[in-house]
Amino acid sequence: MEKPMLVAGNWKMNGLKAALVEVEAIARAADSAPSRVEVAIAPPFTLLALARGAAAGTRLQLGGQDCHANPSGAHTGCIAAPMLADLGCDFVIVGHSERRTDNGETDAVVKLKATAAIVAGLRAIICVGETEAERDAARHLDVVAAQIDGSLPDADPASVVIAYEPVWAIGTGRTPLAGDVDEMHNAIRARLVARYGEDGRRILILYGGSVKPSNAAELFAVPEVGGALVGGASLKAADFLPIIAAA
Ligand SMILES: O=C[C@H](O)COP(=O)(O)O
Repeated sequence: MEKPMLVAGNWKMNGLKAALVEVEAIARAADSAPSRVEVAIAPPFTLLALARGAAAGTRLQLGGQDCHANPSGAHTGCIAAPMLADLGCDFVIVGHSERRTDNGETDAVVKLKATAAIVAGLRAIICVGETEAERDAARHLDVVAAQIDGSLPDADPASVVIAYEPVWAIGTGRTPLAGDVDEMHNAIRARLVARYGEDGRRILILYGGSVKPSNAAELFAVPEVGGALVGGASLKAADFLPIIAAA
């Protein structure tokens, strides 16, 4: 595969200081990857500064798993996009289905967060994806189209990345067929081009949901798949490195 790719790990609420050895190993792999392959991880906020140090001088990109829509203020427990930028982060994930479910985040909120991220100089990885019931009802394309339309910022599309994560595939070991991923990524591409014109063709569309060393190559071979957002298999370099290599 000779296309630009982004392989990003989302550590979710996992990782203590002992996990910094994994960051160091992933950073070495990032440096060994071809220049068209970007490698990134989003550790928990508690590890970000330490991870920044562990990855200093390498090509490993670091990011947050969420940010607030405001740049500062009285929001106990929240992290603002300028704080992530100040720490040397490159990106932030917004609109993950776990936040949409656990924290009631709507497309409108996700759009505000993505805008805040880009204004702060970060890339925004915007997550979308249908539930199993929505796919069973053949509503998946409409659901994701509505999420895309509602979540995309009006800001510079060069800083936008989309992650298509079917909710039913997250942490379950189940993945869509390559043909289903192809259908969805083509539909997302059409939506991006409708919104941003030719700039929409350059936006990376990641696949996420039970990506593993054993299925990464098949998923990456889908033409409009521009990388992966990896959860469980990004926690250990032994699992994550073969996924990077498959890109
Ligand atoms: O953000 C990552 C996704 O939710 C995928 O998680 P998973 O690879 O553990 O299924």
